[in-house]
Amino acid sequence: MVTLSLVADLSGNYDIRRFPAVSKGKAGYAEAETWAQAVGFGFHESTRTPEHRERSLATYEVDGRIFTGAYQTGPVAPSSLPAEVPVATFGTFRKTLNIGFGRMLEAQLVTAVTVRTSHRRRGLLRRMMTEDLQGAKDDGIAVAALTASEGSIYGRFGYGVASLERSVKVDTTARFKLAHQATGTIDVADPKVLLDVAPAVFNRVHRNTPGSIGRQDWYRQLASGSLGRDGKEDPAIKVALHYAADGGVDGYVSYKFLGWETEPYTVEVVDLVAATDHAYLELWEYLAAIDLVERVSWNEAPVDDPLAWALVDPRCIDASDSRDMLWLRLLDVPAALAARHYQADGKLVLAVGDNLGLTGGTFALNIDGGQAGVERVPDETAADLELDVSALSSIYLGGVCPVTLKAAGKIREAAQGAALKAKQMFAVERATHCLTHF
Ligand SMILES: CC(=O)SCCNC(=O)CCNC(=O)[C@H](O)C(C)(C)COP(=O)(O)OP(=O)(O)OC[C@H]1O[C@@H](n2cnc3c(N)ncnc32)[C@H](O)[C@@H]1OP(=O)(O)O
Repeated sequence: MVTLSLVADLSGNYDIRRFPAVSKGKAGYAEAETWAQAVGFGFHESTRTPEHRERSLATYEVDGRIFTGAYQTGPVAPSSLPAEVPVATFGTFRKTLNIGFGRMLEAQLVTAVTVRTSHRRRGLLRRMMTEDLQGAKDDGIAVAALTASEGSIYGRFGYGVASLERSVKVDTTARFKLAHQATGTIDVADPKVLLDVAPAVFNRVHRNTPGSIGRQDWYRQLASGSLGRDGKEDPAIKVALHYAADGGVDGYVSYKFLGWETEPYTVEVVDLVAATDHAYLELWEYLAAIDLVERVSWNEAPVDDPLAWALVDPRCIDASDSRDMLWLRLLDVPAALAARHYQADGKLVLAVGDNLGLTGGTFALNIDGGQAGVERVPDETAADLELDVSALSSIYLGGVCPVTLKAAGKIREAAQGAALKAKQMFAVERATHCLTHF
């Protein structure tokens, strides 16, 4: 790590600029392209080719992304990158978040956060984040979300882990047997059909799955092999579709064989999206049936996975790596609480801390017939639970247990049993899982 004395000290002043992502041929393309290059640098990517930049920016435009960049206003170090290259980047776009029982809330999605090494630890991330969260709140957005490169950065801004995922390696030799009676059928398709089919199937999953975030345009391109992570077509992609009994497609898997050098011979799942429980298990049966392959790996598998329970031998799944996935940040506690449906009636008074001053306070949550009434009450009111907004954000989607957060010291239980009551109230109809990385 470099110390501050070794980095250019010409850059104490920055101009923060925001502009929309645009595709080639539109005004502002050069600025957007330079911004995207800076993001690549921040994540240690090789310099993207002009074609890769063009294709990425076309998908970002579809998403309606807003790019924020920090630009040096003072003198730039001689022969260093010019002032039009941002020293810091911060991207946002808006998609719906499934908050349980099919209810949707628009979310501010934060992505592409980078600060050039020579300008780090001068408060640029803090400045961009606090300004952006305030702006989103002013627009009436009640939650922000991100997926994090490191676990230690975002808690200080009020984000809490709200969903988990894990990497699995599944033994698909003769040992793989499911206690499941197939109801649909599967067939192989030209990967390009996913350009149309994938969004329709995903939207069904999105409506059914607490914690799901609407997908950016790139996903259908990735799943169909049209635009791989390296910016090129991916000819290795294969696709199978699942058909329900009525003949409609209700699931798909996009995958690739990792080559004869990888032993045991392995297929890697690129995207597995199933709108029904049957489709999910039957797509796994298909993957396990691929000849000459002994292992299927998937890096975005749910932690609470029906596959493990459907397998005659659950030890076919080797899953050592469970990790945080979606980080959530409530921006407007009363609006977010009122938007949810609740499984158990009751009353909880929550004293919520927020060191960014966006939405702290004491709130009385009254659930009657599953519907919430939320009222801000004086701070002196006796609270049942005292917690930071990051902890409330963690339990909001029902994917993290308040009793566990109490045990960890993240929630203080002033009224005995209140954490268990919160667990029952915030419960959702099925396991929280987010299939969208952004
Ligand atoms: C949503 C996403 O895009 S995730 C991707 C995040 N980006 C990366 O990991 C790329 C590589 N890293 C970077 O570009 C930078 O180091 C960043 C963006 C993580 C931090 O940017 P900086 O401008 O240096 O952060 P800034 O100076 O504003 O620091 C803000 C606070 O975060 C802390 N912080 C910054 N980076 C880290 C880190 N990697 N780990 C722990 N704490 C950190 C600082 O100590 C500071 O704490 P404080 O204000 O509570 O005292």
